[in-house]
Amino acid sequence: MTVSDTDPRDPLRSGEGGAPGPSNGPVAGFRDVLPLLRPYRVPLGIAFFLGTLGTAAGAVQPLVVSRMVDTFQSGLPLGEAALLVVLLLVSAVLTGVRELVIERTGERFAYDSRERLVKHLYSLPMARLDFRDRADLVTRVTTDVSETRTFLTSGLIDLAISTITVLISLVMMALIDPVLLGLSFVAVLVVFVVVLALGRKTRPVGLQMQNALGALAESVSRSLGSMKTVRAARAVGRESDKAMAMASEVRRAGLRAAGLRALLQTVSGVAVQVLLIVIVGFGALRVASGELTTGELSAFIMYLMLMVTPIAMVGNVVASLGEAFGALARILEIKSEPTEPDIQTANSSILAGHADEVFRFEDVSFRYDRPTSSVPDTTELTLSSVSFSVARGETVALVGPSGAGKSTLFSLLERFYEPTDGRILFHGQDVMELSRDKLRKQLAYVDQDAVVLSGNVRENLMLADTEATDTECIDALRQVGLVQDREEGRRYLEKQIGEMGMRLSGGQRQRLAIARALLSGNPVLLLDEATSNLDSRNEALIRDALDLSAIDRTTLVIAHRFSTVVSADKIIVLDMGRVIAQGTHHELIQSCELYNELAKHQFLSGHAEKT
Ligand SMILES: Nc1ncnc2c1ncn2[C@@H]1O[C@H](COP(=O)(O)OP(=O)(O)OP(=O)(O)O)[C@@H](O)[C@H]1O
Repeated sequence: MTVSDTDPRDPLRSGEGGAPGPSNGPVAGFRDVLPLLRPYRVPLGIAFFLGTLGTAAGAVQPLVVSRMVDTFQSGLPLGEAALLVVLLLVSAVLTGVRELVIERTGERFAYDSRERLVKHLYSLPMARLDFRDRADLVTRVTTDVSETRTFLTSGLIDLAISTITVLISLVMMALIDPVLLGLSFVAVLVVFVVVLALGRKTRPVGLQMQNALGALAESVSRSLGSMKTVRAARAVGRESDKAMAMASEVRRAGLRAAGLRALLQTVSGVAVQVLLIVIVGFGALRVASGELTTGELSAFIMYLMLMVTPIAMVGNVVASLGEAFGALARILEIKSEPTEPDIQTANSSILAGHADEVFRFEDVSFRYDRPTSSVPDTTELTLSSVSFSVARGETVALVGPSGAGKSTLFSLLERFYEPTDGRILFHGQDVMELSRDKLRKQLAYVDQDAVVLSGNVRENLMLADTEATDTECIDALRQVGLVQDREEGRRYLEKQIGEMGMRLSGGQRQRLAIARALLSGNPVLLLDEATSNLDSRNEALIRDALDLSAIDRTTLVIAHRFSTVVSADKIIVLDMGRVIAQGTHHELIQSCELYNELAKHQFLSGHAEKT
């Protein structure tokens, strides 16, 4: 089981699996917030406590000022002035420490959220990732977490402290003049109700905004990822228009959010001003009639002012609620997707019992299901009742027309997907009962696209074996003909290869991917058209390297080169997801019409004619 699957401490864990909601799905709310904040309750509690102390220190200040005003006639109020300075200093220090605690907690929250989200994303089943856009997922890990962090830490504490400040001010004002307070209370209540009502409207707009941002990232990354194709197809204008359409969507949602925010801030600002004017006017009347002293009115007004900032703050926090809850909903949506279940049981070790048979496919059928669908999928099977076996040390070639299901077979071997029916045995054990990690430790896989990662050559090689020394890396590079000697090898290891290996030729990328597989030393090699871009000299070199590298090595190769196919111990012919024949080249030439056709047209025809 993966960490995020089971970890009860995971605050972003929501629900137990189930289908993911659509990205415009339910908006998150306060009910989702408490479990998220539970792990940070101590520092947040401290921040709240410090904030309350700071508020209390601030709340005493109007009383001191009131005494100063009323005792001015009888002499200089030096004692009160000194007390005021001390109170100012105390509130300043408390505010500073509180901010530090909040910000540090915020960073911890963001880090923890990202860690859990990244782990969760990395363990989602391939079938689910196939339906997700990568750039949108990246936005969830970056921008959405930042939005959530700001609101859930500083925003909420500010909200709580603002409420306390308002309450303390109200109490102090009640002590000074309950009549004036009654008036203030009604006015403040009206402001709160209006602000909260407007705030609710911002939530769906916030979700729209975050989704539009995700779609924009998706569109830009799509074009940047295939810029050569886009330019060659003279589609730069169209692609940038598409990106700009997404940017307009962001702008539309942003404008709607801005409108609501402006309305909120205006309403709260105007309400506060009206409140002040009414209270000052009414208070002046009460001083004139002798029911209040000037000092008391000063204190009352100061308490009112003390309330103004928090009320405005509440307006701001409520205005940012929409975006924060929108971002949170997008994070929770991913977290609600079940991760790839894995097995860590005692019997998950690879048994060496069936020494001679490495793989056996028993009536394996497979369909690429739509992951969110709850109704049975009616799409065609990609593989149907596939059965074959591979013995230790054998080289088995998979051949067949494009789309026959050859790469899909490799994906099942790697357990990227699970068979819909039938079993795949590895050394006699059902792969479903093996830990993916242990199974993959036995396999060295070279993808059809010879995937290499941005970074340098060394990083790419060490992806397979983190302990590999430079000498081992250089040996692997020499085996595939990428370098001739150690000196060149040392320089080559530092070479930056660009995103997706853009700074390498197609053949160099393939050789690097094969070098990585060789370096891993894993006993079963899965090569998916891994030498298609190589010239015949380099292809022969790689064939020798593969032959030499391990006598016991079992190789499954999806091949279209005649030389690779003809020398295989066994050839499996696939057509439309079915195994239609298997045998050696000479057997198949006699017995399989499709194989004959492939040999004529698909394999290198020059060689084919020599047979
Ligand atoms: N991730 C996927 N999701 C849905 N369908 C897929 C996915 N990958 C492949 N397919 C479909 O499965 C079928 C078999 O694809 P596969 O890549 O296994 O064929 P192949 O024999 O390796 O073809 P080629 O020689 O062209 O690489 C194709 O119809 C393809 O469209």
